[in-house]
Amino acid sequence: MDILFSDCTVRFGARVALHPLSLRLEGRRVGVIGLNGSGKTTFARLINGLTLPNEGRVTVNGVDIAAEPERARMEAGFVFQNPQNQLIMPIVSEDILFGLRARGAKGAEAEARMATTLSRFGIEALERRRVHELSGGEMQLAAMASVCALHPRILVLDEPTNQLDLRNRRLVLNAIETMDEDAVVITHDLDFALRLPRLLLFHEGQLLADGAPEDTIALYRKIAEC
Ligand SMILES: Nc1ncnc2c1ncn2[C@@H]1O[C@H](COP(=O)(O)OP(=O)(O)OP(=O)(O)O)[C@@H](O)[C@H]1O
Repeated sequence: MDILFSDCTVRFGARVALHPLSLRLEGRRVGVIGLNGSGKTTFARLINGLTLPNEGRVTVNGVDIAAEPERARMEAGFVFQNPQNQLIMPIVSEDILFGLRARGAKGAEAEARMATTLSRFGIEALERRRVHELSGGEMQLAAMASVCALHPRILVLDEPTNQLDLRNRRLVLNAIETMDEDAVVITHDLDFALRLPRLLLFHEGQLLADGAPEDTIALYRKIAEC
């Protein structure tokens, strides 16, 4: 990935959610931690233009998110914190095909891409299942598959193991660790964060640490105890 934030500020009314940020993200995996409300989701949403900066510029693999939002979304797919907000069709296969058709894939090609993606995530059995009947882990995997079927080069995941039990957590983390796409992962799961090569810490809308996970987590623990 090559994601460049140049002097980006995000405000919601008078509230500054992200103070001026200049940062380059490269490599395969980057993690993001911080207290609730520290700006993690705001930061992540900038990566595929779900949120636009009030000032500054974001480019994703060279694509400016404000100037070319459609292309930016093809570079980076976003998996929401709550997969129920993401899976909009009633059946898993319909949701995946809906996204594929919106991107111009037709008939057998769309079906083949769906089958490959379901198999990649080991969830072929979910193809005809009703979304609202899925378990939390199944829903998370279906949401990831739905985004990955569109072949983004980067996946942005917002707390993908939130509310999952140990077994589903392992399934989802295994999928994240083995997938070909680059990933930016927001997480409160410090055991997982420790396994990432680079970890960012946000606090009150500011990037406070950016480096080895051991160092970032040590600072996070200090902040959390204050
Ligand atoms: N659409 C919005 N309108 C107004 N304020 C917002 C909006 N989105 C976020 N905020 C505010 O911006 C700040 C950062 O929120 P953000 O969702 O980025 O935090 P977060 O670190 O992802 O939190 P959490 O861990 O709870 O998901 C918070 O104070 C939040 O209330």
